[in-house]
Amino acid sequence: MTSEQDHAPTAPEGWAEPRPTALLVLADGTVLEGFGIGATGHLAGEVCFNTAITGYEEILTDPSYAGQIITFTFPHIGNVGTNEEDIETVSMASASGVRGVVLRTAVTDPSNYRATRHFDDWLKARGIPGITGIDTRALTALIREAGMPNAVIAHAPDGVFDIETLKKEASAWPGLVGMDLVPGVTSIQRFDWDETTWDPETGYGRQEAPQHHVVAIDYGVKRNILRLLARAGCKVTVVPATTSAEDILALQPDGVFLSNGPGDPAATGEYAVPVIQKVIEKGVPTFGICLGHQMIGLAVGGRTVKMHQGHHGANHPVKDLTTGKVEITSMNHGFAVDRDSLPKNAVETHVSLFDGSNAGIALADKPVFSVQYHPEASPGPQDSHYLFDRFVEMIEKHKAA
Ligand SMILES: NC(=O)CC[C@H](N)C(=O)O
Repeated sequence: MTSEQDHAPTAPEGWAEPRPTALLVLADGTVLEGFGIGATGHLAGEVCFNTAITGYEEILTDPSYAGQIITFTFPHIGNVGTNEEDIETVSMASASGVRGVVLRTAVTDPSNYRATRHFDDWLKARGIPGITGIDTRALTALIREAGMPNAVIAHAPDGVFDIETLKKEASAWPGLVGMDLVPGVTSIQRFDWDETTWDPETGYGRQEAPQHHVVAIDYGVKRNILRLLARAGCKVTVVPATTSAEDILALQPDGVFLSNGPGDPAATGEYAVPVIQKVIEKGVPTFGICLGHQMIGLAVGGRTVKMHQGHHGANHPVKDLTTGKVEITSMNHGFAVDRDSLPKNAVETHVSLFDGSNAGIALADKPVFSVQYHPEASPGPQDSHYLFDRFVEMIEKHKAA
């Protein structure tokens, strides 16, 4: 581990005061100055804010964030370092989806028994540039007012920037609408998820031989989803996003799972929807999370829309309309299913209590359901783990019939 000194914002030689070594340049020309951490160079993306106060390592390795620069509203990020376990990416292809990280305070040396690496080194290794010293409250207020801006994040240790070029790049970046980012994060080949180690404390791992075979279509799947499917008693085969319906059905799945993932669902839907329609048509029990939820919405003929500020955090209340219960959920999405576009057989099952947007649907005539939020959490509360059991119950019912 390197010393605090190596990671502190320092003035380049010959300068009396610390000068900016990183910039966040918004598409409207606004330039925010700060101190660089992580990888050097610059990347363009959409800036969103995440309100979670824990779990930065899981957030930054969630492939759904491809194409996005994350500003954390919680000021102290990185102070417990990083480890090899809290990583949500499954395939190497998705190792660095996120485009940048924006923070309030400087990153301190890690203070945690699990830490194996300084956050700054970890960001460098993953190719993620970062900026500290930003007034993230002001930036969040701006996003709340104006929506999620496109931007370029730039880190140059010598403090030399070509600001006009960065401004041009920020305004020229086309934005997430219409972008299919799944090819950059999906696994390149089929594999079986093997979760054999049972941890009685967390309940993760597989205790008994799996009872059901689930094929998970990987649009950028998070590791904890696969772990929870395994815990619920499923053998999981993960398949690339472009796998055909014929190849999926040839695996004789008891259930099909549609994963989370980055980018505009409508763009990914162009090739994913026909596959999903065939799976639904066959009557295979199907469960979707986040992008997977949006895919089901599109597959039944609904529409997805871009949100103003999106939902990114770990304290979002959702009401399960089937039970009347409220659960506190983890969320990460910038698009949403337009409930008014859904056909009659798609019944709304969950709704966000923050803004009333759709948070879940189930089909009345097929064993299919999905949620917009993240029942696997990672990070976040575990209120919604029951949905994995609901999926398995659906599979069992279907098998029995
Ligand atoms: N976490 C996800 O699956 C995100 C889905 C989609 N990319 C969105 O932003 O809405």
